[in-house]
Amino acid sequence: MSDQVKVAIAYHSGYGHTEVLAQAVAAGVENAGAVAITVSVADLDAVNWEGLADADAIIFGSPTYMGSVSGPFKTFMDASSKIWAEQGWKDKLAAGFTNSASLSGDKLNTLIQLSIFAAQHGMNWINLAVANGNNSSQGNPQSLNRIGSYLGAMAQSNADEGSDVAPPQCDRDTAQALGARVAAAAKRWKQ
Ligand SMILES: Cc1cc2nc3c(=O)[nH]c(=O)nc-3n(C[C@H](O)[C@H](O)[C@H](O)COP(=O)(O)O)c2cc1C
Repeated sequence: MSDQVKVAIAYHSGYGHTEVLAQAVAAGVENAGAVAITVSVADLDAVNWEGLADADAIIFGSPTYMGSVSGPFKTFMDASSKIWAEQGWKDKLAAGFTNSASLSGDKLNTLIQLSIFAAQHGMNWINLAVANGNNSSQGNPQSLNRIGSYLGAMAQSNADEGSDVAPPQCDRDTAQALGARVAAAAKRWKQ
């Protein structure tokens, strides 16, 4: 087995906003000295299942659609039941991120879904652990973790803006922090 720590990012993005976050998570992983493998789950036939099997950690990312993970991401979750049956992802680390148009938009439900999904697979959930810099009169809406999420990384993309500008930089930086945290945890976990 290679000593190199590998972190996969399994994501769906209908219109590109969540994909930008997946790339930010990957940058965080790489900055922390691990190998990032981004895996789009939009087309089940094209999913890099070997890359997921080989990873020390998998970070799941989905836009929030109708208050939950997107349809294609749920299709991926259901397809992973074959792996679940053999507990193929057991003892890997897991984490999650989501993005939606509203500040809340019921994104917490998506992260809860992702964490339960990871638990069903016997994975160990890593939280965000970035202090909320936007919860007082001294706060800053451009701060890291401006939405104040602890379970995973949340981002907000204005519905009338493309992925070139939305989500804003602070949300991309928050996603990057999640990638770095998971990579660091995976290094410790692998020892
Ligand atoms: C079918 C559908 C359902 C949506 N439901 C929600 C929702 O429940 N809450 C919310 O805040 N935004 C919702 N949105 C907005 C998306 O979450 C938002 O546009 C997001 O940036 C899309 O990410 P993507 O470009 O990666 O697909 C919805 C969008 C679509 C297309």
